[in-house]
Amino acid sequence: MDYAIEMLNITKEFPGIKANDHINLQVKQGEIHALLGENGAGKSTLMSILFGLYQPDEGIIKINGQEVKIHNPNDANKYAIGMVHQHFKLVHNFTVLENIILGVEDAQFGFLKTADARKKVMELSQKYHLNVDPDAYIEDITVGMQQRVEILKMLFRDNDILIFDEPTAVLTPQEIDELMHIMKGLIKEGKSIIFITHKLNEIKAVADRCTILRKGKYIDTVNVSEVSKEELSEKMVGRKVNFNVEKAEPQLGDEVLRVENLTYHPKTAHKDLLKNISFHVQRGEIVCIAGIDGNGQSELVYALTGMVPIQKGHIFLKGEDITKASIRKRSDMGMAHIPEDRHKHGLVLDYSLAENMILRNYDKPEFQKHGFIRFDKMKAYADKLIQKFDVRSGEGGKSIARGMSGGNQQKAIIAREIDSQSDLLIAVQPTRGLDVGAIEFIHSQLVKHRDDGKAVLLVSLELDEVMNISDRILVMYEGEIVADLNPKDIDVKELGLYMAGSKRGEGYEK
Ligand SMILES: Nc1ncnc2c1ncn2[C@@H]1O[C@H](COP(=O)(O)OP(=O)(O)OP(=O)(O)O)[C@@H](O)[C@H]1O
Repeated sequence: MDYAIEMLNITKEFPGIKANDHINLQVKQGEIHALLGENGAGKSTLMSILFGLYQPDEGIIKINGQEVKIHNPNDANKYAIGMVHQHFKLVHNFTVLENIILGVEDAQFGFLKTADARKKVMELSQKYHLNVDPDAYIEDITVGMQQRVEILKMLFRDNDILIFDEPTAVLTPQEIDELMHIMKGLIKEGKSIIFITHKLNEIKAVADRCTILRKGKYIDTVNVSEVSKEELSEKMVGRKVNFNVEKAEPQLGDEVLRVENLTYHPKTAHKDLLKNISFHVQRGEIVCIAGIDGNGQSELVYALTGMVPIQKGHIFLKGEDITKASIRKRSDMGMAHIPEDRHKHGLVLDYSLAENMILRNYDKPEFQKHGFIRFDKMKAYADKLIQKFDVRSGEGGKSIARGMSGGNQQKAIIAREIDSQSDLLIAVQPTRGLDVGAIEFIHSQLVKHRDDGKAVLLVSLELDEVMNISDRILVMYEGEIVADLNPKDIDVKELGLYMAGSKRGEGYEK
């Protein structure tokens, strides 16, 4: 039979690593084909080759049985291949419509024909139930909506082969359900989808077949309905993965973080984004902030870590008032932070991995003498963390952060922050974009941090993670904490009710 896409024997080498080593991928027309593999297994590289961003060293690509050469994304577009990238490619101060027609306006519509483009966009939006507002600015719409704009961009260009590179990593559970629905609608119309995800539930929910890669090599292609999640993860990681987090009862110690009546109202907002928030975290516990995205979790973390000034209230770290302290002071006093946006706040992308590993403490005598970095110490420290946290990249500490796979960038930040042995670790979505093996490891590290007598404040949108790993759950709704719960007393359904604002807990700190 003819496949919509065939990538045969694809090989691509980067300095120090064979990212793709004779890989085969065959996608049938009208199927959702999942691409599964550990962080750094070579999935994004393979897709970048299909999309014309990289040229393979070896191997061929066939479309509907015909061999083709794809030199750049314009070529890919010519062959009706579109891609939604892991990190979206949108112009933030342009409208939705402007973003969709960017790059095709001259060829097809020209300046005066925007009305035609608008009509086509609205028709597509309706047909696939995308519900976008063409005149909204990208900076004003949610991440989920931005992704729909990316999907519309592909549909607008009449693409038939749609690549989704980890599309759910940045979405809320509800948005994920909606995306799955949209994807099923797309294949009904005859499109073919390549779907990269680390979430096995999603593969089971929508994919027809799945190709598995490990360390740059092709492992297998399976019919999804014939394999279990456990079998999939074993093929991917090469060993059995334990999905349950094992942890003993918490041994509570002194209070590390105390927040009193915190209120935050940025100049640009019409209302308080944080309203009178009070809570505390003690040594020996993992406290999780749960909530639907956009209910003030990000703002709370910005306030705690010193990234925004607050109007009212106090923050105490180990008893000392740090409300007005600088970020550096907070860090030096024992606050670690795994940020939500790894590119913006977690890494300097053009620095090497080793330089990124010492961002917290390059100014300390351990790594600096008379104002000069002690490169030997930096290298030794980075090597230690790379090994301990299994951070994979072509050239070890010398690799530039920008060239590393998304999951390995995340592991690098986690390594740096956990290894700082800070009294308070604020971890925002720490396992976003990680494979199941890495998630298992990171969860065990967070529990170890707690068992070492540190305090952990975890912010997560993943309900399984919240239920599995936390000792206490604070639910945020519209900028307030509406409940303080013990995960043993509730189930996911009840937690969902608190998160949706239809229930309030008694006895939480006011
Ligand atoms: N431009 C580049 N320069 C150097 N090395 C690169 C480049 N792009 C990818 N690599 C390396 O190739 C390997 C495969 O990376 P790739 O991004 O394809 O993995 P992935 O399977 O998509 O991982 P993840 O799940 O973490 O996104 C990694 O070790 C990465 O460091």
